[in-house]
Amino acid sequence: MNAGNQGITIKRVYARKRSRDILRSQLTPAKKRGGGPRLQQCPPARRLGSIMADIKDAEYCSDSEDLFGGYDSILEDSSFLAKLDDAENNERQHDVQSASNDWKQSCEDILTDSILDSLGDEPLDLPVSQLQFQEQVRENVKRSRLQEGTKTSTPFRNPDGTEKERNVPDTTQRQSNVRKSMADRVKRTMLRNAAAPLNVSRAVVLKEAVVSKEISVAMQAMETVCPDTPDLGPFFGLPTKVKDLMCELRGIKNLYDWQETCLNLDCVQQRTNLIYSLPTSGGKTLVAEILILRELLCRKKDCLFVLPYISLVQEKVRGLATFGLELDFMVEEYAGSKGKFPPVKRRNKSSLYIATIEKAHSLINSLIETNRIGNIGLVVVDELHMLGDGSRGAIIEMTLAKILYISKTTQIIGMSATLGNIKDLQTFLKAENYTNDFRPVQLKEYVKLKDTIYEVDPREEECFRFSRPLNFKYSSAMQKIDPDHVVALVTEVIPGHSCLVFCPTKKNCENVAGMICKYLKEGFLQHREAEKASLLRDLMDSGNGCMCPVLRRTVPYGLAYHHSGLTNEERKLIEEAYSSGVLCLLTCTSTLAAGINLPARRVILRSPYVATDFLKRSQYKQMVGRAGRAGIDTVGESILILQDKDRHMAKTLVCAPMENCYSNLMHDDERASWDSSCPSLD
Ligand SMILES: Nc1ncnc2c1ncn2[C@@H]1O[C@H](COP(=O)(O)OP(=O)(O)OP(=O)(O)O)[C@@H](O)[C@H]1O
Repeated sequence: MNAGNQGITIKRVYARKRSRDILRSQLTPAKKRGGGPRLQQCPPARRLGSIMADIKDAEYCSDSEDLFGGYDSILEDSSFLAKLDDAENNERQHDVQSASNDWKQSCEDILTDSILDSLGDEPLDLPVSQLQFQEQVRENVKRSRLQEGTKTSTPFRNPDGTEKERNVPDTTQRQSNVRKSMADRVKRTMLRNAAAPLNVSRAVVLKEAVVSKEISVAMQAMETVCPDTPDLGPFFGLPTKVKDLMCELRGIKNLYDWQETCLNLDCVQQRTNLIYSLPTSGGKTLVAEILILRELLCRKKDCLFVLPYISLVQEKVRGLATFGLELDFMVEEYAGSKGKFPPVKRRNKSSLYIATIEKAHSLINSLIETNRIGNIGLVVVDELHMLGDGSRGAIIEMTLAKILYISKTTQIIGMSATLGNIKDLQTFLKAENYTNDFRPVQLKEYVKLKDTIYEVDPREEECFRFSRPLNFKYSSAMQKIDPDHVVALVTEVIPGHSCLVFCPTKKNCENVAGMICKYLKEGFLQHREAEKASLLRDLMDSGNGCMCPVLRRTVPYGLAYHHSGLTNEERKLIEEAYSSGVLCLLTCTSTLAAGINLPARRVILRSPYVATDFLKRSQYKQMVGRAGRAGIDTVGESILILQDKDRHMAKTLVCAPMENCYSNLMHDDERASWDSSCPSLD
């Protein structure tokens, strides 16, 4: 790393998000627009949390930064890490100096926390998903009471369990009483808590008793664990309810053989560190989730799950929220503006923090500062190969190094589909390794050169084996507009199957989507017409009556683009529509390559570039890995569109071994690895 003195700069991200009218651009949240605050303007004593919030802004990134390479140029700045340290030191000094001035505020803070603490797991601190669920439960209770004629009062439970009546304001009145005082909050919380038990049936109580019994058996088993008894309980040391939930919510009835083997490894049983590596879609996440649940439920420890992007964190929070509700642990989101430092102390529940790389670092810092790092029993890092990824990699490395150094009881698990030098990483993390080639759905890789499709075959001298000529009839005008035959390639699969087209830039995503629908037949308009109309209405609503003209044109044909210029709401609507088959094609940037579970029978790489940089092997693997997802597709194929000039480099891209990842912290030499010559953290 260069130890330059230059100020921290933010490489501005894709200044023109996309053409929208003025009203719309005013409505777009500031963080989604180009002109965010510059980090160099921060006062020196600014809190670390707010610095990390700025880093979060940089998570909305330009194409070249979407997934790979210099994702965040704040972090590319070589003096950034030193500045973080300075900021932390300054913050400590600032805290001391301002302690007396801030006593009043502090008292209020302490009061707030103490009130919340005394309430146990205060519902207002619950993640949104759980709040929504509770809101729904309360609504049901209220509705059933209204039906029973109790329209002006709400029954409460006395300590002896009998009900008493208490007048509460009606809904409209309550809405008009804006939530202002702490007293109101406490009252509301008590109202909710009082109402909640009414909804619990005897069957649910019994079920919960069975779960807690199973957990306590599993906990006992954990304590007496020995390598000869690898299976600790009904479901890898977890209650059968977890198995039922996996089946109910995910459709997973049995684990793959490799998953069982991995969960039964000695190092897993003995909670030492582990790196495991399998191809994309191999089912890695499920293993991590089982280990997380074991830590939360059986060891009653908190867990941290680190994922590279906000969208992935949100997807994971959604996916695990029901597990949290059913199994009684907290799922806490640390991404974008979400997340509290240090996290709220939970009296009776363990917490699963799901965090982006930057938020995970701040979280660990705050836990170290408050002497609570020992509460973290397990840290899981998805996409571990990102350790070698410039300054974001440096942040993962710092986070893990701190945990390794300070909390010997915290287990670290890293997973990746694209790790080259696993041995070096093992040295760094003092970890065991498990590797397997399993992929539940076969993936066939092709390249397209001129009008011929070749299959990728590393055994061939040229790496490519002739497969078939591409079938298309283009007019000369169309040939000019679509010289790479993207329309011909996508119409081989859509609308019956789904297709992802990775494009080098955001602008290109929008152009390609527009270009494809220009040449689609009218018949495409009729496919799931009503649902597409409803999607258009939802998109319009999400933009307060305004809508991106490109989406307006492409959605009726079942097409949309997907890049970081979309608002959260738009992204969610488009992802859902694509998952359910209402949309059959997404043109996207590399953001979509990192693990989001969207179906694609065919993945097309519009070119072997991200912006102007030639793809790395790991990038290529992540992109093509979106094709043929387990449980969604039965086969998958990828087609890389090549120009003659790129043919030679493409051979390395598709056939070479995976790149190594190197430390970004240890030496000035950029290619420093974690070999045995590295200083030990012991
Ligand atoms: N044992 C299983 N049986 C059936 N489906 C499974 C099983 N394990 C995982 N899956 C499903 O396979 C799909 C891919 O799994 P998962 O996301 O865990 O893979 P991954 O290896 O983490 O992929 P990536 O590296 O692309 O993120 C998911 O839909 C998941 O629900």
